[in-house]
Amino acid sequence: MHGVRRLYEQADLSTLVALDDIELTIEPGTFVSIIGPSGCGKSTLLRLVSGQERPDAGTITVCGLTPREAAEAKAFGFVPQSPALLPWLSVLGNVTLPHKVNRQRPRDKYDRGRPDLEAMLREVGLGESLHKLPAELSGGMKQRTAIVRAFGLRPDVLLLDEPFGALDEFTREALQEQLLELWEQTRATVVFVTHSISEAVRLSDKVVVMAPRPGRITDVIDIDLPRPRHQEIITSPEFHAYELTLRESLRDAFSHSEVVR
Ligand SMILES: Nc1ncnc2c1ncn2[C@@H]1O[C@H](COP(=O)(O)OP(=O)(O)OP(=O)(O)O)[C@@H](O)[C@H]1O
Repeated sequence: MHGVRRLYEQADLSTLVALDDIELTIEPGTFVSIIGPSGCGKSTLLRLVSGQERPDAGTITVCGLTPREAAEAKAFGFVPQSPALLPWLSVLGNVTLPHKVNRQRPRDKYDRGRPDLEAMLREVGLGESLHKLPAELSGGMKQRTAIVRAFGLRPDVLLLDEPFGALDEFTREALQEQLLELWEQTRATVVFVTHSISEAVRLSDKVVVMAPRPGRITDVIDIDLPRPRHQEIITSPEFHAYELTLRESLRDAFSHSEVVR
């Protein structure tokens, strides 16, 4: 992303600078988290990257394509905060549906062999629940289903907008572990929005810190911890040091935010 700016007109006809002068390069196959106060433009950034919205200035390139071209080429997977599962389909039905739809597209990359979706569901602990309907699942189980559905499509870029925000701490930690295992198998490029400092440190190669009004990047922190990162890592001194660094950076992001209209 180069010099990216996004403006929104507000109800009182003033202009809100949702994103200003965003410079960001994400290396293919890396895991990047975005963290910052509410309203700093995290979701807006995801919408621009995925081509759902266009920037008012600047350029965005995804795997050498414009975001719209990348979306056309089905480069993206998306996991929202609350998983949008079809209520009349089972866990397995929800995960396999996109593949059935994509069978209509002969030149589609998904025709080059389908991943073993049942095995992926078993891997994240849904082996007993393959035929359950979404209404019969806990929040964590729904989110596991949504994550397998997204990874199963083998996206080049997986965008996750605070997917674990509504979950309790222990479920969250279990899902972080499963997300990392799936990611290490597929090595998609991941952009992960979170409000959690420890989650950002545990998961990421790089954490992008943002501040609001105007929405902007205030810091980029490389997390140089060994992988695989199992649960025990969160008690290590190195992990705590990164948490402290990120906390300080976020404190700055909050204190420097200003109202610009
Ligand atoms: N369609 C829109 N029209 C007008 N304003 C918008 C629109 N979408 C977002 N905004 C504003 O742009 C700013 C950035 O919003 P965005 O949702 O990207 O922030 P965020 O960092 O994802 O917030 P949160 O952490 O609360 O989800 C906010 O002030 C929001 O009110």
